[in-house]
Amino acid sequence: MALLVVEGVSKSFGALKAVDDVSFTVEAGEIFGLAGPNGSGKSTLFNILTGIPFGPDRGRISFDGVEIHAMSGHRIARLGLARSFQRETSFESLSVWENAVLGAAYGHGSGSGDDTVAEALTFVGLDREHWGRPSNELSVYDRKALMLAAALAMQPRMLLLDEPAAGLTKPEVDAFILLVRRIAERGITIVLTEHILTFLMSLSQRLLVLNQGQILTLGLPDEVMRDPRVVEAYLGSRRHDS
Ligand SMILES: Nc1ncnc2c1ncn2[C@@H]1O[C@H](COP(=O)(O)OP(=O)(O)OP(=O)(O)O)[C@@H](O)[C@H]1O
Repeated sequence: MALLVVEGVSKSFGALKAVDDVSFTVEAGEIFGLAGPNGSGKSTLFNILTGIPFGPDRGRISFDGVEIHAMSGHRIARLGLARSFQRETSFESLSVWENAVLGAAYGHGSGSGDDTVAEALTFVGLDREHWGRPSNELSVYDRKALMLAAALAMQPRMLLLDEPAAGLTKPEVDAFILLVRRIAERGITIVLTEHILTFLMSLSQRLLVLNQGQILTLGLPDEVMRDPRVVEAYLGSRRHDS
């Protein structure tokens, strides 16, 4: 059953169509990858899906049968759709524990119980000795793990991960792949975007490729990455960048 249904969503910034008439569905329990060269609209699509900081100009989105395209970000979060950000977003002067509590409160208003927060932190590998430390003392990997814990403490049904592995070393990327798989094994549906293609390919069950705001292709990761149009879109964007 489709947990997320996206129909004809668009978002423009002035004359630029950052996301242009995009439609797809994500099944419950799936790990769904979102690829595309720089500036293809991946982050804008994430923003639209979660209402943070904006929804679509046009189009419809439903999550578990509820229309969410005109909802505020916190109402969407409370329905069970959580997101992470490209930067390791945390409140730096707050402790690890306080950051996770805030995440939980965003998802549930009154806040989750301490047990939920403790379980989420332990699950991502931040054990008790980390809990009192300011988050800005953590390593890059641990700050990313904290962002995941804060999202998990919301007890989401779907988690959107925006370039979660950026800035990690190769062994850390491998550890993060295992962590994301363990999250999926909890029954949480995952949508992720990432420039590190090995990360995206090893996790995604289906892969959607955006180019200039539009869907270029959607299918099994191996097939998608062999598609000459996908190769051209990536190479073309590199030529454009250089
Ligand atoms: N707030 C904004 N105001 C104006 N233009 C924006 C804004 N956000 C994104 N854009 C533009 O929209 C287009 C899509 O950007 P977006 O960040 O969604 O792409 P992306 O695929 O996530 O890129 P990257 O992989 O580099 O993160 C780009 O041309 C970008 O410059």
